Amino acid sequence: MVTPRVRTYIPGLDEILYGGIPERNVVMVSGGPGTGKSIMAQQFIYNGLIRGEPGVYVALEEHPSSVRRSFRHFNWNIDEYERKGTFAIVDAFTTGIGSAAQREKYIVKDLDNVSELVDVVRQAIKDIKAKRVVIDSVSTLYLSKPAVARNIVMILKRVVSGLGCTAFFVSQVSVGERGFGGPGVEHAVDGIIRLDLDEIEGKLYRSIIVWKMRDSKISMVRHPMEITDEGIVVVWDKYLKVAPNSISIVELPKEEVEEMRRSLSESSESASNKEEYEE
Ligand SMILES: Nc1ncnc2c1ncn2[C@@H]1O[C@H](COP(=O)(O)OP(=O)(O)OP(=O)(O)O)[C@@H](O)[C@H]1O
Repeated sequence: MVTPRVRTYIPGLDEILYGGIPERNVVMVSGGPGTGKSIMAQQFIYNGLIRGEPGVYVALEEHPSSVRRSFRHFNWNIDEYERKGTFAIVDAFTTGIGSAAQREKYIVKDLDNVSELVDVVRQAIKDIKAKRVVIDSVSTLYLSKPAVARNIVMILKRVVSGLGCTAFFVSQVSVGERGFGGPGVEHAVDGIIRLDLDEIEGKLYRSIIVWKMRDSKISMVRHPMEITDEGIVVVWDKYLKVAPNSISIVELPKEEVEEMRRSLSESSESASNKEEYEE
């Protein structure tokens, strides 16, 4: 059976996923500071909006106004979609203090109360009829309580995926950390995309690797990645060879490039199957 896919339309990313993200998958976008996680998540949402797929962005790390500014930085004009009601930001940052209380429609008042967060997110998804969801960052919810991390991720996954959405859960890790956000969490999500910055001889190199993606073939190499004025671009037909003191960018074998290209053109885009299996 062909798995219905949600295309990210992030240049190069659908290729290394052999056609896109399987519908309803919850994908952890993990990486250190400044690796491009939020940009990737915003690009995923915006690329859906302009193609008629409504989206919800849950802001836990930044003020909703900063989130809007970050979208605008790339000329991703979310204002019209907010006005039309196909895009919403869930404010899980201000706790309703200050001007946000008047301006924001979806506010989480008690950030230690996961059920309140889940209720607000569920409401936003239903109102907006969202197909894409971003939680930025999910790790904020359990930084000081790792024992409940898996549980929190499972609860959010059940709601988001159960309501028919495909999601990016942003996970912050420290510089040099090998993992993606903790053992329980890494197994709970359907996919893991890891973004990296490596310093080699005084120069920083961006790269991306897909660690896992349920129901999908994945590229098994680390690809170079760029952040441009138009957002993220994955160099899908090349890979990065990183040794302790050197780095080189190598062409992928022709057959692999061809297979990725073919898989993308043959992949079936997600049908607008909004059957709910949450409640
Ligand atoms: N137009 C641009 N061209 C090139 N690079 C850019 C551009 N705009 C932003 N960047 C780079 O993107 C990086 C920030 O990306 P982003 O905010 O997505 O990181 P992040 O992984 O979410 O980081 P953190 O976890 O620290 O919030 C910055 O280091 C910045 O230099």
